Amino acid sequence: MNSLSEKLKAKIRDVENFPKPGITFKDITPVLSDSKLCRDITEELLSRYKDENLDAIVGVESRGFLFGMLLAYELNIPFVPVRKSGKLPFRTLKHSYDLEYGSASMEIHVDALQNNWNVLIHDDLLATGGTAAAAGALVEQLGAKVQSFSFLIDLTFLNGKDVLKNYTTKINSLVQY
Ligand SMILES: O=P(O)(O)OC[C@H]1O[C@H](OP(=O)(O)OP(=O)(O)O)[C@H](O)[C@@H]1O
Ligand SMILES: Nc1ncnc2[nH]cnc12
Repeated sequence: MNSLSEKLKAKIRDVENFPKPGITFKDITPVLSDSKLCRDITEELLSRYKDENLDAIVGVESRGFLFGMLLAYELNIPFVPVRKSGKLPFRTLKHSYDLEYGSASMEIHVDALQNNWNVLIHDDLLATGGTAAAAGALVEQLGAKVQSFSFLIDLTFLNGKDVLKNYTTKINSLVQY
């Protein structure tokens, strides 16, 4: 039987030159179409984090919402979205950052986290780390603590983990390239 990492790698599709020339996009939509694999991923995340006394899962728009929400549901704790600027309707904090292919700003609702909460930040993919670091900055600005980062995919050649070490050393991914 293949390991979860091997099963995931078998489903993740490389799309060349998307969204810009020179970028090899890791497309997880074939993973999402495999319901058994989605269950296996959720169970793996649950076994990793069930004893970590997390208070909330922060999921990063948009692909971080998918397994972030499933994990929050399984742990029976709040799910908090970090979204691209202009999407969240209530009062927000904002943080700007650079992407592998552009730049962006992320926001969080000002009342989304309580002081001193231990938070896990989840996204589908770690590239340069700018997006996850922006989420980390927003979590800390609300007085909460980034206990862990969790990704499905780490593009290790972009060294995103180095950027995140300012927040926590607990940085996990299910597959690495
Ligand atoms: O580590 P970084 O270099 O910051 O890049 C990683 C981010 O880029 C992708 O999101 P994207 O901005 O493409 O948005 P989407 O999930 O809404 O498609 C990915 O889902 C991460 O959020
Ligand atoms: N190569 C990539 N594939 C998918 N999402 C990404 N986000 C940043 N870089 C990416």
